[in-house]
Amino acid sequence: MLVFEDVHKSYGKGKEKRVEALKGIDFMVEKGEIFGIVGFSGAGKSTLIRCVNLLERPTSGKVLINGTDMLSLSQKELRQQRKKIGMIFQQYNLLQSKTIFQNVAMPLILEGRPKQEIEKRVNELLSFVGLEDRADHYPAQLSGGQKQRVGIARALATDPDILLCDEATSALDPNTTNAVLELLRKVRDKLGVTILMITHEMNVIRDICDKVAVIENGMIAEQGPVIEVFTEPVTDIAKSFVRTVLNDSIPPSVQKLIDESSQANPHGVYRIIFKGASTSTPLLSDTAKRFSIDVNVLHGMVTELQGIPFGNLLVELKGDKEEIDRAVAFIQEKDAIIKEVSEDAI
Ligand SMILES: Nc1ncnc2c1ncn2[C@@H]1O[C@H](COP(=O)(O)OP(=O)(O)OP(=O)(O)O)[C@@H](O)[C@H]1O
Repeated sequence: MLVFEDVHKSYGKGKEKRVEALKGIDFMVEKGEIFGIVGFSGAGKSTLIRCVNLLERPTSGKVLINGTDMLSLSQKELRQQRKKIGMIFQQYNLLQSKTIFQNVAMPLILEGRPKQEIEKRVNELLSFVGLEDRADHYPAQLSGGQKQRVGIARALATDPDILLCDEATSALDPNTTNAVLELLRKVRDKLGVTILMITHEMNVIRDICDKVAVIENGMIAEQGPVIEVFTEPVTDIAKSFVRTVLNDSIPPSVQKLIDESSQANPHGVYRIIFKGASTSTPLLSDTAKRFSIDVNVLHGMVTELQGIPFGNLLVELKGDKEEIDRAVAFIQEKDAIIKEVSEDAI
């Protein structure tokens, strides 16, 4: 388990030079969880992830790993702890003059492990990441996705409890990103490794993370299970990140209808957000049958988040105001979110 308690980090000294990169960060990552931290450039993501293994030392606060306070460790103890924390990077950080085998073997060589043990372990790792046939190649002979696989194999060499991913897929195309995310999921599922990732890409959060924290200006603006933050983002920054992947903008044709219907009937157009069980029930047809209203689906999509069905629909409800109000209450009872559409409906 990884815990940050009120972590601050400042760079530079003196009023003018001092930059407060982290301003009191609190979060907890449970064992076996994939936790994502998303934020724009300069928000403090790199600083935060580097504070986990003390590549950056927090100015104050606590970093606890399985109950151990990282800031209280001696240099020797810290070296031991760091073996339990693997890290992968956006630019892979492979040694260009070494083969793939030698790159993956490096952490074990530095630990002075016996040659035979290293050979066995590296072959296992290369097979785990699907690169057993590339052992004798050099990094320059591999694609970006393959290089990141090597990075993952190397990070796993010392059998870590935690894997830190620093923008691990930001340099990759969408297909390669998916393959690398799939591999990271396998690292969690098969090896039980806890994963902390920082990214500026909300699709990465959607596709792989269990929980997310949105960081802005050195502070966590919002955090929670991915399904909750995606379905009910509270802060403007979380809303803007969610919008980058769940396009809930209203198409012009529907906007025209909203404008027209809001003059004639102020209770006309609604956004319904379904999640979990409410998607599997025929909620809209039930509503139309129970109440004397017409339900007209205008726009939307149904997808899956973390294996949980999720829908975001714009619907027009036509009928008496009282009947519409009752239908809205009925939909709310069914564990769906329904809001009248204004400019900002999510
Ligand atoms: N070594 C440093 N010395 C001084 N200021 C720094 C240092 N590293 C980061 N900063 C500052 O701290 C703030 C947070 O930077 P950080 O790199 O952690 O953000 P980030 O979210 O990772 O951004 P990016 O995605 O662009 O890397 C920024 O204002 C940055 O300029």
